[in-house]
Amino acid sequence: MQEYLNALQTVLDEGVPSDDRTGTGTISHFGLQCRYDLRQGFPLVTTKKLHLRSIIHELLWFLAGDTNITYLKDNGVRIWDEWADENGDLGPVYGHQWRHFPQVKNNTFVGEIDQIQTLLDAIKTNPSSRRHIVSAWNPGDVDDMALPPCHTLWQVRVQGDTMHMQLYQRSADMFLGVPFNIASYALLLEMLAHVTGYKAGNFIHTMGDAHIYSNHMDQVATQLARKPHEAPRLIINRQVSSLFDFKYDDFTFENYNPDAAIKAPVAV
Ligand SMILES: Nc1nc(=O)c2c([nH]1)NC[C@@H]1CN(c3ccc(C(=O)N[C@@H](CCC(=O)O)C(=O)O)cc3)CN21
Ligand SMILES: O=c1ccn([C@H]2C[C@H](O)[C@@H](COP(=O)(O)O)O2)c(=O)[nH]1
Repeated sequence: MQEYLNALQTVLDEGVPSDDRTGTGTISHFGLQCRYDLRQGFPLVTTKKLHLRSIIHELLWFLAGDTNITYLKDNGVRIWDEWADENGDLGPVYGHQWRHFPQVKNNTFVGEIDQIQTLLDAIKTNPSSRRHIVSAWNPGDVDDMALPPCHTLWQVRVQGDTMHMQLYQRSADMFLGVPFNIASYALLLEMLAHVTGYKAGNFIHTMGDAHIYSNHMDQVATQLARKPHEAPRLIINRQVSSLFDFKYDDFTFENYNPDAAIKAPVAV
């Protein structure tokens, strides 16, 4: 995961001090891209221990179209707690837009678009398409979301027997959020490739505002002083035919030997 550590270093070296919504303050570098080749191993940060449980359950929760944190809480995942209302709702965030994107024609609501099913169908019928896109950014709904989507839009590209993916992330918390985001999208690419019969290739992570919060500086220094370990391998334990049938226990990360976790406060 040298690629991720290099990106952290770039933000440190080239970032400029910036105000931000949370009042914490950041150094921010606008426009950054990393490329992870999943054929070389699974891109889990090894210079601190990641809470894989949160990453896997959050992705299954997005794919289920869920936007209430009850499922996450029931599974010991707390990363969305600060943003939920008293009923556990986050508004029409990722899960809603991925599975139930409102379709409007002639200014009238005509139904919902299941962007994930549409993507799966299109990969089958028209693999070489350059239009395999899923968008979580819905301008009409942004005001009703607890947090407007950070991982905003992603594209899948099939080339030969290999499937690649690129994510555009508008805002990237380099220390806390980004290791989760890389793992989550790499896992999504592996799952998509598995159910459609392709090999998983590159995950390209394009970031808009890539920032380090002012209260993460010591943690970043600790992390950059560590040497990355060998990349783990993802094992999918059974043949799954529908993307929506994956369960938490279907995934094993072999050879994941990270350094100790590094605690950091999340900016709300
Ligand atoms: N400032 C900020 N950064 C984020 O990364 C972020 C948000 N806000 N808001 C929405 C989601 C929630 N995400 C989060 C929230 C918390 C952690 C976090 O505290 N991670 C710790 C422990 C995680 C755990 O126990 O599951 C870590 O060490 O990685 C990570 C991602 C990503 N997002
Ligand atoms: O998946 C995620 C979700 C959130 N973030 C970070 C990026 C920012 O630090 C905050 C969001 O604040 P905005 O003011 O809405 O940009 O959350 C992330 O890195 N990854």
